[in-house]
Amino acid sequence: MQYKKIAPSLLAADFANLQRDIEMVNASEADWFHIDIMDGVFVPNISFGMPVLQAMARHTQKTLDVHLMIVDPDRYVQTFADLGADVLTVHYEACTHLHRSLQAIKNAGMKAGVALNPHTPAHLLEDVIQDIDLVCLMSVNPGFGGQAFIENTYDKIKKLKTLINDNGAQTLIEIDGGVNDKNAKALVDAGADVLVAGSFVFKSDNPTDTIKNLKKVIA
Ligand SMILES: O=C(CO)[C@@H](O)[C@H](O)COP(=O)(O)O
Repeated sequence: MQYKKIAPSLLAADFANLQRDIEMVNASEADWFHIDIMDGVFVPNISFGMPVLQAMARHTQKTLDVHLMIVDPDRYVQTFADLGADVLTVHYEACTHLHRSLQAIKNAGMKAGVALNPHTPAHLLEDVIQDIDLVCLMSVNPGFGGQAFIENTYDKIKKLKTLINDNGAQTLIEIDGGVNDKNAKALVDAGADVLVAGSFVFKSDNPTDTIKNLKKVIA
């Protein structure tokens, strides 16, 4: 069985205490760092950009899982490779030539991810699933942390898992949005491999323990 991962989302960190929060994640049982880059166009919010990623990448050895919520992401593939991204995820809805984008990400030495908005069906990835290392299923509408989990995500995970298995692919399934200790186990039971958790981790009284508990719940 594949090892299940927790990826705290930097979006929910305290930006006035960013180093503290990064070091908390470094010392925790978290597996990956999830980094949301928003451009105010693809989503109605602007998060942070290259200088912040450059600074934080120097302070962690965790896998950097970078989620681009931006239009025309091809423009920045090499930039994010140079900044140290390990996984680079682009949105299906933001790509004109998805196969070309995936090739560019891999040629730049990163794992290639594709994110699907809640309204985008998983079957649209059928012809490229072999080329995708990770599919990020948005379980909220992208752009903001702290939103309620969309319940039909379980059904979507199962459909995506079937698509992956039917094509003999090794693609990981990541769930992003509204993840907490109540839905984490059901998500991995449905087939999820990586759970992104923002508010539930960083807004808790003890984020280190919250990560530890999430890991225990999905073990
Ligand atoms: O991509 C996004 C939001 O667009 C996420 O990564 C959020 O950061 C998850 O936050 P929570 O729903 O866990 O607060």
